[in-house]
Amino acid sequence: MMLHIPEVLSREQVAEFRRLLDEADWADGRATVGEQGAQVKRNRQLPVDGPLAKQLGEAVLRALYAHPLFVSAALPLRTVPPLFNCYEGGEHYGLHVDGAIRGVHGSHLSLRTDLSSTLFLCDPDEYEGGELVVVDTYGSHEVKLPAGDLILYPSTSLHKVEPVTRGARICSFFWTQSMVRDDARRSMLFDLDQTLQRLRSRVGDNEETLALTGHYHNLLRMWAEL
Ligand SMILES: O=C(O)CCC(=O)C(=O)O
Ligand SMILES: [Fe+2]
Repeated sequence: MMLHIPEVLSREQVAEFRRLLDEADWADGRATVGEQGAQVKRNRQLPVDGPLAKQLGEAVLRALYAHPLFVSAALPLRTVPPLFNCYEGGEHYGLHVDGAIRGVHGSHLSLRTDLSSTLFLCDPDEYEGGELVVVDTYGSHEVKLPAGDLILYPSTSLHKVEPVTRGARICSFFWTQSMVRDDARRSMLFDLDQTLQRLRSRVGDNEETLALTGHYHNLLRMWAEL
């Protein structure tokens, strides 16, 4: 399931991020990628262990875990410290798949990449090109979102970033291990949760909504791995 999650960061937060990122020193993006990705990756990133990446990464995680739509859709167990990238002057990232396991920088922890996220920090009219293209069984999907919005997609998908031919595209990107590794099961839980919330806001709480809430939790109990 691919999901657009609006307003993970407010306009004020985005402006503050941009002010800090505009003064940042960017490094070659190939520092954090495997052999296959390195052949097609042409962009720049904030050094993972730098103070700015840590400060902004923590702010992204706080916003993310407080966002009900992200929590409902991702059922996150843990998320790597967010990274930040920049593409300009024709920079791009060719078709690739994200590695299945990622180490967490500065620790002995690793996680399984179930979900990939790109959080846009520029508005679409600030740059030309730079679409994130995600390929799945239903075809290929082009994504370019307002600053502050996030796209969540299964890490199993092939994807690429088109060349940026004008301006600069600045984003945060990261991977999440979900409590429910199977995309189909996670999508069903998300649909059930969202439908139930809409139903409760329409008819209030009753015997049936209580029973459905029970089914949601019992399915989650059956499928969650912690
Ligand atoms: O910049 C993006 O939107 C995605 C980056 C990406 O696919 C990656 O770093 O693996
Ligand atoms: Fe990727």
